[in-house]
Amino acid sequence: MAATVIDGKAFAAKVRERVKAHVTRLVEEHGVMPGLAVVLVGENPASEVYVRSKGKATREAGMKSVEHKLDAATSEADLLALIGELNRDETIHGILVQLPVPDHIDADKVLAAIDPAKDVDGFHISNVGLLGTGQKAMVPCTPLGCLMMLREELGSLSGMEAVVIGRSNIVGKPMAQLLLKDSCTVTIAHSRTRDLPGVVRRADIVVAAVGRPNMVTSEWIKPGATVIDVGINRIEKPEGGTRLVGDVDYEDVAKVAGAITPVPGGVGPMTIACLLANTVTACCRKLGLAEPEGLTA
Ligand SMILES: NC(=O)C1=CN([C@@H]2O[C@H](COP(=O)(O)OP(=O)(O)OC[C@H]3O[C@@H](n4cnc5c(N)ncnc54)[C@H](OP(=O)(O)O)[C@@H]3O)[C@@H](O)[C@H]2O)C=CC1
Ligand SMILES: Nc1nc(=O)c2c([nH]1)NC[C@@H]1CN(c3ccc(C(=O)N[C@@H](CCC(=O)O)C(=O)O)cc3)C=[N+]21
Repeated sequence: MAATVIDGKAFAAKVRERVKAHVTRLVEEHGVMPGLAVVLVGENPASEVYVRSKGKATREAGMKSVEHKLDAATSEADLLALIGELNRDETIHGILVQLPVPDHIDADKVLAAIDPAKDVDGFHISNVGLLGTGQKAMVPCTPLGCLMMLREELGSLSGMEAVVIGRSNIVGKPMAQLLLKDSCTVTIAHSRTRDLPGVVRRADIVVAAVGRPNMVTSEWIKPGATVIDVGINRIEKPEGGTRLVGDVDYEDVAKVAGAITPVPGGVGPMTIACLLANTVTACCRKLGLAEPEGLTA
């Protein structure tokens, strides 16, 4: 039996419709338009593509979008000053500093400077701590998007064996926290994991967030497992040019998995939809309104 394809692009469109409906309500009933500021330091062609698509999606949802493109040589002090301004700006509800930042800037210091209430990436240590202790937090967009797709596909995740490959602060660790919160039995694997294929074979849910093209193959997958591919890798095509592939060998794994997300068209579009969702959530929390339905974990 071939795997069900989890259509992240279509699901993201639904989430964005929900976002738009909440935005309309905020504007009409409260006179407030949610605003998102994205800060990009230096020239990185891939990042510029993401920043552009984030801005477009933000405007399409009826929200205010502000983009700050800073020179690669911008000092840490100038970046911190800009973040201070955005923290104080009443029209801005969400702030995202595109990572990575150039080497002369301390990313931890920058993330710590963002008002936790406006931290729509969920990277501020206070949001990390709130999530880790099961309290109301801003949840990182990529893991949140993965969780939404898993719940949609599987219903309750309670009792399931989940293996997350990758332990980064932006994907692997928060993903594991969310799965734990949904009562999965969670394993986090990484570059030092012994017998990675054997560990992954236990999983009902596999989330691959490594950055290695086509690493996960069908022999690693328990038949029927749900596979979420976070990886975004650009590789050379034999005939020239490049294409995007995930961390999962899609054609191969689709033969044994129960369900699988494609790359592109899987986790990526959900990440952007969740960024918009988090901006609306931040706006609702600031106004003291109820949590926006269908947008939070
Ligand atoms: N779709 C989306 O919206 C997003 C996609 N991404 C993509 O997801 C991928 C992961 O991103 P990110 O978490 O930032 O990456 P990092 O490089 O920060 O982390 C990668 C993780 O993979 C682990 N790893 C590396 N090699 C192996 C290996 N051979 N076996 C097992 N584990 C390994 C590393 O282990 P160790 O800690 O031991 O070094 C590390 O924990 C990338 O392709 C990135 O482009 C990222 C963010 C959003
Ligand atoms: N502070 C911060 N927050 C982030 O969330 C963040 C970041 N920095 N730095 C870089 C990574 C990467 N990331 C992606 C978002 C969308 C797609 C996406 O929409 N991808 C499309 C394909 C896009 C294409 O064709 O290039 C897809 O998978 O279908 C991919 C990757 C967010 N990141």
